[in-house]
Amino acid sequence: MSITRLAILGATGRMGRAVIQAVAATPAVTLGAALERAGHTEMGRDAGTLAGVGELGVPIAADLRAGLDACDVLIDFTRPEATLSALPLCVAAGTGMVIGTTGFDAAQKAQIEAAARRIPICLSANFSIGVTVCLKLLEDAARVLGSDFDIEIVEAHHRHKVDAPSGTALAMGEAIARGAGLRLEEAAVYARQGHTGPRPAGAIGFATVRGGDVIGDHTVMFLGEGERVEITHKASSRQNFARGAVRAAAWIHGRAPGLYSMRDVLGL
Ligand SMILES: NC(=O)C1=CN([C@@H]2O[C@H](COP(=O)(O)OP(=O)(O)OC[C@H]3O[C@@H](n4cnc5c(N)ncnc54)[C@H](OP(=O)(O)O)[C@@H]3O)[C@@H](O)[C@H]2O)C=CC1
Ligand SMILES: O=C(O)C1=N[C@H](C(=O)O)C[C@H](O)C1
Repeated sequence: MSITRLAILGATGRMGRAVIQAVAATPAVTLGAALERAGHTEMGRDAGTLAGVGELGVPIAADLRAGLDACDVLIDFTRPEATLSALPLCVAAGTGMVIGTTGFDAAQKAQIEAAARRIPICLSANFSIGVTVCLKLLEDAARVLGSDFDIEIVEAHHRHKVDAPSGTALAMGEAIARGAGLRLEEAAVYARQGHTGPRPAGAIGFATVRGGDVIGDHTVMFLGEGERVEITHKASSRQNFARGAVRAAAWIHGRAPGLYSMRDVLGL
């Protein structure tokens, strides 16, 4: 069994720490580097100690180029600007990426797609197995129910989350649009206020809740005449996302350049 050496960008964040814990619990991978931006308050501290899994001998560092030399795959859970500045360095080093960051706009996604022509990149707004299965279920449900049922997506997250709707809600919207034969750009309704008029046919509505320590809840409602189907996923631990990201990293190690998703990793 070959060992995959991982670097984590955003190592001290909520997901960075969860990924370090998942790495420590996974025999097939090892931590090569733990990265943060220069001047970070935790610079130099041991990444394992910081994540509560005991000393790993990997200090929090700022030199991404040196970090890439010490790893096979970079796992990124940061913000879009940080992901985009890591892209050219990963391309230059020929290092694959697992991107969990959300909140990219269309131009930023195009930059990721361009980099994926040179290196393997696994991009997923949600690395949990449960959500990945839900995406498949939603696409299938929308194919059958899409024209007769109104579709609404409701998501809730903790008070620290900075992007809305969540990347997962948008991925669910994309899966539903694909299944229903719609274009999300045309069907999405992101806000309602005042005299909205009746609901347009074929709309996909989004609603966002922010507060407390909610890790990530998503419900899709298919609302018909006299019946309603709801598909819900609730995360109760960030380990689901972290284990999935580590699994994706081991999966893309040595793979051909391309843009992959967690659905590819799970063969869905
Ligand atoms: N795909 C998935 O399964 C999941 C995706 N996410 C996504 O992952 C991302 C991170 O979430 P979370 O861990 O909760 O966020 P945190 O805010 O806890 O962590 C973000 C980390 O990224 C660093 N960072 C932020 N901006 C920059 C920058 N410009 N350059 C370098 N480093 C930067 C932060 O450092 P600093 O402290 O200096 O700001 C911090 O260490 C979000 O986009 C979130 O939506 C979250 C959970 C699951
Ligand atoms: O910011 C978070 O916390 C999460 N973000 C991801 C998203 O935007 O979908 C995934 C998960 O729901 C947690």
